[in-house]
Amino acid sequence: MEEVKRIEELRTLLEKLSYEYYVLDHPSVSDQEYDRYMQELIALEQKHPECYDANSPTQRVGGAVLEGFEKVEHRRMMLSLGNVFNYEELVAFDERVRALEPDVRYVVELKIDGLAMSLIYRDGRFVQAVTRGDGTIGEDVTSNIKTIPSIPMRIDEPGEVEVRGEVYMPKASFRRLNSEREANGEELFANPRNAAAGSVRQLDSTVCAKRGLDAFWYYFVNAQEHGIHSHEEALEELSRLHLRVNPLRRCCNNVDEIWAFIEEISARRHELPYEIDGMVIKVDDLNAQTRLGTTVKVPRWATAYKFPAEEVTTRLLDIVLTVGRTGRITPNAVLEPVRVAGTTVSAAQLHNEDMIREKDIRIHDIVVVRKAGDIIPEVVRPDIERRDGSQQPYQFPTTCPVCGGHLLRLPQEAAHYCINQDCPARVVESMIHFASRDAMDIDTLGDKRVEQLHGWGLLDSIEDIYRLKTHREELTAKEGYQEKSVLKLLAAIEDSKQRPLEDLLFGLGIRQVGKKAARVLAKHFLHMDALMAAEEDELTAIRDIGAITAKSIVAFFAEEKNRQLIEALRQEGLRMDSEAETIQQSSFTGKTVVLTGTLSLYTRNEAKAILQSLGANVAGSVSKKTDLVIYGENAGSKLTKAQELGVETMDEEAFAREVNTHENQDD
Ligand SMILES: NC(=O)c1ccc[n+]([C@@H]2O[C@H](COP(=O)([O-])OP(=O)(O)OC[C@H]3O[C@@H](n4cnc5c(N)ncnc54)[C@H](O)[C@@H]3O)[C@@H](O)[C@H]2O)c1
Ligand SMILES: [Zn+2]
Repeated sequence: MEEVKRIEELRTLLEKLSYEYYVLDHPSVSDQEYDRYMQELIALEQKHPECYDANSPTQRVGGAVLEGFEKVEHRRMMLSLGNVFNYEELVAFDERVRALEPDVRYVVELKIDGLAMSLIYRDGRFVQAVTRGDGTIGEDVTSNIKTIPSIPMRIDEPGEVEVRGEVYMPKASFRRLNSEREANGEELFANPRNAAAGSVRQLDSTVCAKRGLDAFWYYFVNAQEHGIHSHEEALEELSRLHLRVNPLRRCCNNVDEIWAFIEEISARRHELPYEIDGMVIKVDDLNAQTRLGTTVKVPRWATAYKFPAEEVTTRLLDIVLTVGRTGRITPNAVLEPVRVAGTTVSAAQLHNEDMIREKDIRIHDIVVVRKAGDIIPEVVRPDIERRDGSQQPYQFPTTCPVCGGHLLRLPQEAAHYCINQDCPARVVESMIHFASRDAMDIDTLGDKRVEQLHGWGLLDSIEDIYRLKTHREELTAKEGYQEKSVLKLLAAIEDSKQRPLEDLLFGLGIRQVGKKAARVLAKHFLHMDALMAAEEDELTAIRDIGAITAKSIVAFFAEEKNRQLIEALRQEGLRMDSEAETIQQSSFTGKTVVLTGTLSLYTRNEAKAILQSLGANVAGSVSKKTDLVIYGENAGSKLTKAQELGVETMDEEAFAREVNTHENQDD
């Protein structure tokens, strides 16, 4: 039967989409599209009760428990919410409630688009924060949640208090985060919800702390134990306890009052500093809530009204390509300006060639536009009916719009790249990145300046920045450059020479090496030379450095041009070591060492750490580049190979003696 097959299909599809959304924080379809599939499945399952399955997405609270966090069982399940999508469905919800509770009163709240969180306080002290997870078991994210400044660590209420609410990323934080990620060549978050979820799941809470998260609390779980009888009263109590409660809410006695409030908020939602994806309607009386009860997945005493996606149409005037620092090409739609979700939009990202082809987007099409996560404009689809014959299928250009060089699309990658290392667009972008705040922080060398100086032929590469001082007179003669500002610029450039290795590494714009990886690498290797000598296996052995990053680093330093750049910077007097504790000079400094056999005095990791602190690089395999092999019991082929290659060897005892002499020097 067709419908039974469709049920299976939808279950598989929704499973996949949930995984992308909850686990990867990287949805591939919009929430509305997801909701449509879910509604379709619900309807089909109702028609075919014989297909009931307790594991169907309709029967389970979406979400997953991730590795890396302590698992915590919720004492009371954290449920999802049922949905209504229009006035009629809202009326039906109200009728179901009224059948049991004729005199019902509701509290209507904003549905914040973040992730649900449970907080536990015991005798006035904050003790734990747990995600919803699969509703039964969540993840303990206490240390991350503590970084949200508005959450009180102490409250004025004895006993146990469990509150639930939504942790979210304000629109402003989201914009800032994505523009930073763009500058770092990192993948962007699709919307604030996914960005918030991704932040809360960072294993390193200093990352979460920088993400600018906030929270609203909307549910006092054990309110009745604290002598509270209604939801509104509970919210007032949470406010009194200094928990942040959204003041935008309303008590309503019937559907028309609810609808009026929904319309009011719909009209203003784009002015709010945070994203909402709907409204939540809750029965106020807590006893009535208990009487109404829950299904396996959602409470019967509440529902969510979901806003429809705002879609508008406009004309696609052109598709233009921009070239990033890594040479990555981004196609952008030039649109006839149109108002959507609160702002005027005249451009939208088109991501890549596949996306344009799959949607068959053509220049001159009338296209449907909306904002992804209500922030980032995107082209949804062309309106094929409205084609007038002037539209041709879009051919992705084969040459770079800036340098005319060949564009390359790597197998398995959706993006095109301009592979011309000297492409002016790439050169300019990489200098801008190098000078930017998170990198070398040359504050008077912003993007406009770099472009201007490049235009005058004074900046053609990163090392040219440090040669600007030889053009001082020429600069002073230029319009808009007074003696004073030139001096200031040159002083800032000189200053930047003292930036530590981590900033320099980030500034070099090695693919995959963002701010964090740069810090990890600098801390591990302490010196540029040690990093440059590192092999792939040594890099992947470092926590937080994956295989792709390792490959990219090795490839970067293998390139002659990049080695020359480092050399030139060294000649100019740039600092090449890390801010971290400097390496102790020793007989191991600068040597590539391999450990083999069973060590008895140290564990492998201890020996490795000691060697690194003494300035050695520890590698996994023996080659001509190996300087020393340290061996323990039962050493095998690595030792033999070292002897064959004439590499120096040392047994563990000798190593320990050598280490001791260095330790004694310390005293
Ligand atoms: N795009 C995708 O691929 C994809 C995949 C899976 C899920 N989703 C989206 O995720 C949602 C399903 O997730 P869900 O199970 O969290 O359900 P939901 O978002 O529809 O509703 C439940 C959640 O609303 C939140 N909420 C916000 N404000 C609230 C308030 N004032 N009171 C009570 N709760 C409030 C809570 O976190 C609660 O868990 C759907 O909107 C769906 O579109 C999208
Ligand atoms: Zn180019």
